[in-house]
Amino acid sequence: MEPAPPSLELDLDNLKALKILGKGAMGTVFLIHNSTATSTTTTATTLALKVVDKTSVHAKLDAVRRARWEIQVLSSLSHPFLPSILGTYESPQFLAWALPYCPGGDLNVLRYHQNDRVFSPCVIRFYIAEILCALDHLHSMGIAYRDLKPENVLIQHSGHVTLTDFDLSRKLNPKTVTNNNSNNKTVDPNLPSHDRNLPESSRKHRRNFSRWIPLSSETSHQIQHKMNGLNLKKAKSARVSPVSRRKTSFSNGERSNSFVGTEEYVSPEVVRGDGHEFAVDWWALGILMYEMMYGTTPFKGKNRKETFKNVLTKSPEFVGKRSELTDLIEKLLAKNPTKRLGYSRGAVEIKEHGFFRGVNWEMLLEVMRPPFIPARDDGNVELSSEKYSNGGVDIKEYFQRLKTPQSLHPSPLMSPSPNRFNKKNVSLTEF
Ligand SMILES: Nc1ncnc2c1ncn2[C@@H]1O[C@H](COP(=O)(O)OP(=O)(O)OP(=O)(O)O)[C@@H](O)[C@H]1O
Repeated sequence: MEPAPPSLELDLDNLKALKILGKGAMGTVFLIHNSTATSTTTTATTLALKVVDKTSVHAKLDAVRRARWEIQVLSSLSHPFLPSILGTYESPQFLAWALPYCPGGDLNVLRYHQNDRVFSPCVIRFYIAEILCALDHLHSMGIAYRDLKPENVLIQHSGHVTLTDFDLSRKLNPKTVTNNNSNNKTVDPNLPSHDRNLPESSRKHRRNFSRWIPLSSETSHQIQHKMNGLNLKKAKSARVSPVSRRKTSFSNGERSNSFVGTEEYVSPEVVRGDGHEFAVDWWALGILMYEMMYGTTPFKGKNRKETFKNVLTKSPEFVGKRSELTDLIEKLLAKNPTKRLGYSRGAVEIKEHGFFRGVNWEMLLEVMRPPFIPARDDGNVELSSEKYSNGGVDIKEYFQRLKTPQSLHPSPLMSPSPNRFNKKNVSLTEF
């Protein structure tokens, strides 16, 4: 990956946060007002600034490594449905990077604004077509996203989507890139000799994903115990509980074992520890479509163990008339990744499905009109409000406060979710 140099000069001493956009396990995302002055003009832009405090307890676990990886991935992206990094900042205490601000919130928030909290098939087609293109682009770069869920799909000013949160993404070894033709498979000469004679699937298993959760032999208590010891990503919403396990041993500078994802979105092969490829993203796409259609994910159980059991054994239930939409979801939720739509030929195979009939893939941006457009003046309203007339709050002070006991109290920066959408575009229900 060739990182493109970010152009924006960031200096945390001179930046004021208008509010917190979100908090994750790794860092805090602030809304920033940035002005750049030339001799004749001053241009003001709103940015999302993700800041990781390298000295915090969380950061010490794994966050700095993840943050650097995220910056590396972001720096290599250039696609209308993926974010471009605008600038980075590093000091002994902080690592920060700026992205274009997405005023429309995420797909989960948007779904909660809908009547019945579900999207119509047309709206699903619009968003999934864009997400599919974004995933296609990532896969073409050899990157598996591995964290697709509504909370990570943000709505840009224009109403088009952008994916966020790349810290769980992973560069796949090209030979693990989907390739059905076993004759074409190459054997890595760097592999230990005992692995060279194994079938490809077993080698991947041994190298990357040793079995982690044998559901049949473990109690949920044992599983929970293991989870507690892992570097869990903190929940962003009630449902968001990504699981991340990376072995502490390294081989060739790479971590050699991983179990990642959000439990309701985790694919059977990841639960089994069988090794996984890009098809995990197609599985997650199927879960996302199901949730957009029914307002719930298909395999959610009473607890993590039951969810994983459902992922492995249960067929998704489709209420109502079957359609191209349900057919596509079913094909994406094939338990066997090699039978899953998208496994053999990637995104092309999915684009060819009847659900997308009539979609002009080359002209997606021009032809398809976004169903919901965030209110145009969202950022300006925030900027001009009295609360921020003193220029916002100091980010460094914010992190300092986090380290003191009163940080348990809600931050003054944490404002309730705004009504992000024009009334004419969205039917507003309380959420
Ligand atoms: N460009 C953006 N525009 C608007 N809001 C954003 C933007 N980027 C992130 N956010 C908000 O900040 C939240 C946290 O961002 P992000 O998921 O990147 O952080 P994280 O620390 O990696 O979280 P996680 O624990 O899931 O890894 C997002 O859910 C979203 O609400």
